Amino acid sequence: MTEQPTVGLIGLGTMGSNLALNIAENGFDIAVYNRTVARTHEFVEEAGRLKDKLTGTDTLEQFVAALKSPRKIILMVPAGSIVDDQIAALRPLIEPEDIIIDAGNANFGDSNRRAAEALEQGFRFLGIGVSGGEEGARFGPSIMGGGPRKAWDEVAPVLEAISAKYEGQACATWMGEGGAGHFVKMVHNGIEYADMQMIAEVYGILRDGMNMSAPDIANVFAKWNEGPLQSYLIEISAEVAKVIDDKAGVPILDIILDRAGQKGTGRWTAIEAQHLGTPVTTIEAAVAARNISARLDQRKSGEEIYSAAPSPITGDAITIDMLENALLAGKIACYAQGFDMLSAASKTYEWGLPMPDVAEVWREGCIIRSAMLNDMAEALKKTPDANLMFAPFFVERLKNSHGDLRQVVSQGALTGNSTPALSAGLAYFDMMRTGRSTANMIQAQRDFFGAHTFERIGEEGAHNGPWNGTDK
Ligand SMILES: NC(=O)C1=CN([C@@H]2O[C@H](COP(=O)(O)OP(=O)(O)OC[C@H]3O[C@@H](n4cnc5c(N)ncnc54)[C@H](OP(=O)(O)O)[C@@H]3O)[C@@H](O)[C@H]2O)C=CC1
Ligand SMILES: O=C(CO)[C@H](O)[C@H](O)COP(=O)(O)O
Repeated sequence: MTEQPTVGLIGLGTMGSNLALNIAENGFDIAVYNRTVARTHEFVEEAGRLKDKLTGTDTLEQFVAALKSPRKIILMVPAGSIVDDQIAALRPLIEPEDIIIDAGNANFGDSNRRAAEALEQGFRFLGIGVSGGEEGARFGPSIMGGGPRKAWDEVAPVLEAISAKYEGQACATWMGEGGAGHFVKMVHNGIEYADMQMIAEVYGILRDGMNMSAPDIANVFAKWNEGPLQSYLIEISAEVAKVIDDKAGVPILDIILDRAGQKGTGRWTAIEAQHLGTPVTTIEAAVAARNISARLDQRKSGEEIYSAAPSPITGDAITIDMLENALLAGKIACYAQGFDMLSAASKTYEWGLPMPDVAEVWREGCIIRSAMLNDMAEALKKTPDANLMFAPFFVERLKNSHGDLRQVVSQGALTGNSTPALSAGLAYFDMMRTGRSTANMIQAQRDFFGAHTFERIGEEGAHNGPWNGTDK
């Protein structure tokens, strides 16, 4: 029997429709509303056995009236001004105890602002990051919550029920006040960009450097997915590499245009990392690689002038096992950067982010889920704010793999098979184990042209050099 629901969802697109079905599947009655009314009717009609749990509504007024207070209203619409417009339209209709939950990929700054506005205007607001794509939304996403703890606790029974489970533990966690949940989701996506880029780089070496066909590459990825690289992204890379296009009769990868799209969360991560002063060089390289991929005409002109960059890698300069190890080392560097950024943001924004919980919430449901995340959670439980590259488990892994990363990056450079994210990971690893860096030269230059001062080794205070004949 249908009860008057307290949960409602606006935006029956890819994510919203699947999330609504997931909520209904878990026993919650739910009211739904969509801008295009025909979509609402179609959605409810097609819900089959879950139809009785759904209340389709044609107007926002009907939608709000269909819900019992305290209402839990989930927005699953594109990020940005659309979310503000939707909140503005709901505001006159809702009551102070009601909770508006933005579950899209919002910028965390917007979520901070909306949380503050909600307080001023007398309603409650949560910003939650949801990851897992279409399938995750339907069968169990990873959920990263942000906003008032009490509001989260009221919504948690629904979110925990619909979330992915890792060994029975719900992948739905409150990360902190304001935009904390969306910040964690943003870094998740930044890592997603770097993880995908590093896999694409290895794919490039297999394809162009080692002349392997897509189905053979699929077999390599499938095998790796049984080892320490086990992850959703490696799994789907194997899946896509083995598919043959019906129309062309060749591997579908070979007819997909090499121009990557992006909605912006990777770029936000890179920009925010710069604000925080945290190095996320693998993520920056991945964002730049997508931007370069978009310059198709320029790349073609470059190829005409200089000839194509990728050339075969001779002999056994690189083996499949080396590539596996290189990806492992690059991945550790990438995650070390991502968690370092979260740690810095936690301090700057005074969120108190639960670092091990972040790793735990990513173990299932989300796009970057992987076997390694459980090991990261264990390492972060011991030293939540330490660089993951220095945790004993990963020290062992890196000691056994960084040599292969170096070999792959150097052979890639020598043969024109570019590896920007893997190279960035290697440089980060090397710089983070260099006690005496070259920044002394930067300091001398800064002091020379701008009297910016420098520190002397073993001495307190700021000093100037005797540049231009004067000891300033
Ligand atoms: N797709 C994915 O894998 C993931 C997406 N997300 C995020 O989830 C959110 C939704 O994405 P997704 O489901 O893929 O998007 P879709 O494009 O599939 O759906 C968008 C939904 O928003 C509605 N909508 C669009 N514009 C407006 C508007 N101006 N006013 C009111 N409603 C509007 C659409 O209604 P209508 O039918 O009328 O067009 C539709 O219901 C985004 O923030 C996205 O970044 C998060 C994780 C994964
Ligand atoms: O949030 C997601 C998964 O966690 C989405 O898949 C993400 O929007 C994809 O980003 P982009 O379009 O920029 O590649």
